[in-house]
Amino acid sequence: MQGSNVDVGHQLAAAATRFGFEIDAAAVERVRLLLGLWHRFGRAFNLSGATDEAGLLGHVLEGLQVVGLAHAIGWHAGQSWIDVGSGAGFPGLVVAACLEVQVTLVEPRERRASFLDLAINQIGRRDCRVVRGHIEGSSWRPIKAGEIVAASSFDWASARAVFAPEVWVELGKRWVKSGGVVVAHVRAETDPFTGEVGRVDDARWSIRGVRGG
Ligand SMILES: C[S@@+](CC[C@H](N)C(=O)[O-])C[C@H]1O[C@@H](n2cnc3c(N)ncnc32)[C@H](O)[C@@H]1O
Repeated sequence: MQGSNVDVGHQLAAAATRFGFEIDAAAVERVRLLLGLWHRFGRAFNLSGATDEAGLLGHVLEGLQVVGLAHAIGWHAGQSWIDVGSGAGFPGLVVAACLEVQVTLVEPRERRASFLDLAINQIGRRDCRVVRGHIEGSSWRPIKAGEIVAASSFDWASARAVFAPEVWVELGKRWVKSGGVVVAHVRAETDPFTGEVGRVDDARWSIRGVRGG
């Protein structure tokens, strides 16, 4: 992983260009750090099937599509973003690496949540946070008492591979403020959602932005 860092930098830059934005050097450095962490700790933290370089890079590039969508629709520093069911950090950690938005990563499984804490610290994004619990409809069910996640309070909401996309789009609307954007990962041939305001396509995945009430 370390030996291919230069090449990874080029791949990230090329993908970002394809998805309509320019990735800055700090973001590239953060993603490189994350790749090292996923590679090193993937198995120990039971993160996901992909711990090989190509598999991880595929997840990262899908995360960059999400970042591209945020650029296309319009984001600004300090906005709030919830990533539900972050798992190993897709797309939440990639968003935290690339955008100066305050990301809340929601993950009920302790080992995965511990990894997310470690990763957020390592990339120097202490303004982001990891919460342990479940999102159910517009309810938040914490595992540790005292952690609060409020519905209708986020500018952006993402969830990859947690709910069926059409379920997530409706559920996500409950978590964004009026005018906030729900991000959905679907196949390219999927019809537009009602309220869709942007999309970023790649060969496999189409990332859609749907405006909440
Ligand atoms: C298939 S994994 C996907 C992880 C990551 N988003 C990705 O794409 O690699 C689903 C994750 O969502 C979490 N999860 C499942 N149901 C959830 C819920 N109701 N609220 C929050 N997280 C949930 C699981 O613990 C798991 O880590």
